[in-house]
Amino acid sequence: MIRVSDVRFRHAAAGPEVLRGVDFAIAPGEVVALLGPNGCGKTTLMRCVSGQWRPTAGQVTVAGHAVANQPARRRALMVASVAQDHEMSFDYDVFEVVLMGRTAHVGAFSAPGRRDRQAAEEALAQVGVSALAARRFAELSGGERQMVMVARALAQAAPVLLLDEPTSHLDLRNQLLVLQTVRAIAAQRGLTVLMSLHDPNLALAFADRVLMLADGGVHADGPAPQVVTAANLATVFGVEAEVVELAGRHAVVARRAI
Ligand SMILES: Nc1ncnc2c1ncn2[C@@H]1O[C@H](COP(=O)(O)OP(=O)(O)OP(=O)(O)O)[C@@H](O)[C@H]1O
Repeated sequence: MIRVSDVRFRHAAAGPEVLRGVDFAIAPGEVVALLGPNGCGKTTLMRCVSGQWRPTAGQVTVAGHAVANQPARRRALMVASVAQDHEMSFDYDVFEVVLMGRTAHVGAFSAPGRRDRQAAEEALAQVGVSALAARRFAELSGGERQMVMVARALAQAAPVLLLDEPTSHLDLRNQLLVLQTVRAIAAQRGLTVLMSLHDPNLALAFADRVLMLADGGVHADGPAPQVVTAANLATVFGVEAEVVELAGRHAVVARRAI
């Protein structure tokens, strides 16, 4: 489980405080969406949760251990992240990229074994991109890369999965495919999932809970339909919208920017 305790963050000592006392916990098996306007600090928060950035104050723990204090290998066994952009400095094929997700499981002087290759194959199959395995990663489309990076994070088999805008390059079917796969695997393996999203409808459809960030803090935190409301969309996003209920599901109909 993730525990974020009164986290504060500034990018530069003299700069503005981007996160100003963010506090929440996520239980195993829970899928939480992080919603908030551009520049509100979603990526910054994800990087603090992954341990990549150390909060200016407060702390993040995973299963009781502070992530920022862990060596990279141990952190990779605790948290798997999919970042927003997927540049690779070398020319790897897709299978190699997914196999890299297993690095923390492989001994310092060993090569990936049969179990690692099997985990990589399974992850590619789960995300539905086995057919890409032999392609050069650099030649893939943005959406294909995103699917491969989700497979790599699943192959990593960490108890916490962080996804920063996992649907941003994806077509409609692949948006649904990635999020339904993440949900199913979270339930199956009891993963703790935090994902930033831009589309409140995807949050309503796939998240158990929504954290809405505004002004460096948590503006609202609760079950998706209680957080994705017309009032919060107006206050936090400056959008006039209606939230309708159709066949037991909620959907946002955005009318205009206020
Ligand atoms: N490396 C950096 N150095 C200085 N400021 C930064 C850096 N990265 C982000 N910021 C600033 O921190 C604030 C939060 O940025 P962040 O990327 O966390 O927002 P976000 O909510 O993920 O935005 P978006 O939805 O546009 O991706 C912004 O004002 C941004 O300009």
